[in-house]
Parts: sequence; structure tokens; C-alpha cells
Amino acid sequence: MTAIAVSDLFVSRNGTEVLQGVSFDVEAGSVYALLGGNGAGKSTTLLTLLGFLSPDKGSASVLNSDVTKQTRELRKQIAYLPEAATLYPHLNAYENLAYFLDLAGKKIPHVALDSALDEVGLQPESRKKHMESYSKGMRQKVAIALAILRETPILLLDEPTSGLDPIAIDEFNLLVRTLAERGKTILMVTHDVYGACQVADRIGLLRRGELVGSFDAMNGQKIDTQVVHANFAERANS
Ligand SMILES: Nc1ncnc2c1ncn2[C@@H]1O[C@H](COP(=O)(O)OP(=O)(O)OP(=O)(O)O)[C@@H](O)[C@H]1O
Repeated sequence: MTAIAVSDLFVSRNGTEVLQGVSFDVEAGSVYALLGGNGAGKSTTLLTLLGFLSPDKGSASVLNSDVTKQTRELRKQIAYLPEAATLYPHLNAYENLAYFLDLAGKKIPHVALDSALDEVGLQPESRKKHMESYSKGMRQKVAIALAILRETPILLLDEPTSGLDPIAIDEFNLLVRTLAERGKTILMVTHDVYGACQVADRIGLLRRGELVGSFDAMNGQKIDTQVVHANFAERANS
């Protein structure tokens, strides 16, 4: 089943056409990595799926709902992690989770907060500390815990591993795979070819607003990263 469908999408920003006929599908329960250099249009694609930018032409749908009609129902299905997770620095992890879950109309028992934080691997001793003392990796974990607790089937991740150290990247990628195996559909945009190969089922290459290639990453297990890297470099620079 297709969870995210993007078809011949054209999107302009400030009068400049940024996306120029982008088409791709993301299968339910899979990880799709959209790779591309700076300014390729990766974030623009996510912002369009979130309904913040309107297509000039073409269409995009999430769970069969047109993204230009962002109903409350559709918003409930999508968790979005911007590059810098937007949580309150002066609240601790529990307080942040409780606050945002309350906004989402969910009352979740404390024990469930702990099991989500266990699942994402946030150390128990950090959970009562204000998040201003957290590293980026720790903030990402809380943001993913929030998505788990909101039970959104769709996750949109913008450069989720940029600025993380290699161990945190591996941990994050493992978590993304686990979530996909549990049925979540994940679209992540990234510059990180190696990470995309590790985590994605399918990879799309975006260059100056056009999708110039796509690969099956065979569940992130067997793909030859050097081949993708070479392809990416060649196509991104051509
Ligand atoms: N707020 C904005 N207003 C106008 N144009 C913008 C805005 N943000 C981005 N753009 C332009 O849209 C194009 C695509 O930007 P986008 O942020 O989607 O690229 P990206 O692939 O996510 O890049 P990066 O990897 O640098 O984040 C760029 O040419 C950029 O200058």
C-alpha cells in the first residue's frame, strides 16, 4: 500500500520554481530517504507534504488525503521532526512529552512515557533534567518518543542525523528501522548517503528540484554505498 504519493509536483518559493515535476511513492511501513545537496528542494518537499507550501501543479497525498486540504484528521497522522527538534528547553523530557501530548489531546500515564523513553534509549538519569542541557541526539530521542506516543503512522524527518556523532547516528538509524518494522512510514531527507543506505528501503536523489534517480536499498542491508555515492556525486554535479 502506498502511504505517501507525490506526483509531478511543482512548487515555487518567492516566485522561483523550486520543485520541478517531482514524483515518488513511499510504501506503508517503509523508510524512504530523499537525498540531495544544499538547496535541492528536500525541505520544500516536506513542507509541501505538511501543507505549509502549496503546489503550483501536480499533487501530493498522505494516506490518500490530499495534503492541500490539511484536515485535523490528517495532521493527527503525521509527526514532523524539523532539523532542530522544537521542544521547550526549560522543561524536562517528561514535562515536554506531557505538554505536547496534552496539546494533541492525549492523556498518557507516566509509565507509558517511561517506556517510550526506554524504547528510544534516553538514559533514565537525564529524563528529569531540563532539556537545555541535552545534546542534539538526546533531543531527537525525545522528539521520536513523542511521535511514538502520539501513535502517528507517518514520520517526516528533516536532516535527523546532522550534527550527531557516529554512535548517535547508528543508534538513530537503528531506531528508525525498528519503527518501520513496527509499521511506521518514514520519509527522511538527508545529505548523508551512508546513513541513507543503512536505514532506507528506497532512496531518491533530488537535484535542483528534480528527482534524478531512485534506488531500492534492499532494506538497508546489502546496498553498496560506494555505488550510490558515486552515482550521487555524478548526478548531483551534472
Ligand atoms: N523561506 C524561503 N523563501 C524563499 N526561498 C526559499 C526559502 N527556503 C528555501 N528557499 C529556496 O528553495 C530552494 C530549495 O530549498 P530547500 O530548503 O528545500 O533545499 P534543501 O534540499 O532542503 O537544502 P538544504 O540541504 O540546504 O537544507 C533553495 O533554492 C532555497 O534558496
